[in-house]
Amino acid sequence: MEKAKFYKVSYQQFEEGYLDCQPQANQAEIQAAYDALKLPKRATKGSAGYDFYTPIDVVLKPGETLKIPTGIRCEMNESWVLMIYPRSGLGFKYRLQLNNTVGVIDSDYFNSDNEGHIFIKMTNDSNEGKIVDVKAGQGIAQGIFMQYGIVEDDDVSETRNGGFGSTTK
Ligand SMILES: O=c1ccn([C@H]2C[C@H](O)[C@@H](COP(=O)(O)OP(=O)(O)OP(=O)(O)O)O2)c(=O)[nH]1
Repeated sequence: MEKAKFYKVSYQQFEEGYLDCQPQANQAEIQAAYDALKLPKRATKGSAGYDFYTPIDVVLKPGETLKIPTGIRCEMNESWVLMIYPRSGLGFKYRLQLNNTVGVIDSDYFNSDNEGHIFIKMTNDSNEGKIVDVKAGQGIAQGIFMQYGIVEDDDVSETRNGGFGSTTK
C-alpha cells in the first residue's frame, strides 16, 4: 500500500470494543454510535494531523480517565506508523493527556484479530479544576503518519496478532 486508508471496524468489533469501555451501554446506543462514526479527517490542506472524532460523549472531572473505542482501523504503508497525539486545543484548555503519552499505531495492527481497532485512553490532568466536556462527533485526538527506520541487520520474523501487550506475552 502506497499511502494509507481509514475504515470503520465491523459492527461486531465496535460493539465488543464499546462494551469493553462502557459496560452499561445498550445495543441501540452502540448501533447509533456506529452509524454516526466518521473517518478521521484533516481540518485544512496544511494540517499534519487527522482529527479523530469521539463516538461517545467525553465528560471528565479532574483525575478521571476514559478509554474511547474510536471504531476506526487504518491500513498504511508498512514503513509507516500512525502516531496519536492530543489535540492542542484540548491540551491547552484542560491539560487533557493520553494515558500512554503518545499512541503508537503499528502498520501490522491492521491485521490483528481485533481488526486493528484503534483505542484512545485519556485522562483529565487539569490542575485548575476544569471539567472536560467533548460531545460525541467532535475531535478528541489527532493522528500523524510518519515513516520509521530499521537497523541494517534487523532480522525480526514475528507477526502481530492482537492488541496491547500481545507481543510481550
Ligand atoms: O493508544 C494506542 C496505542 C496502541 N494501540 C494499538 C495499536 C498498536 O499497534 C497496538 C500495540 O501497541 P504497542 O505496541 O504500543 O503496545 P504494547 O503494549 O507494546 O503491545 P504489543 O506487545 O502488542 O506491541 O495497540 C491503540 O489502539 N491505541
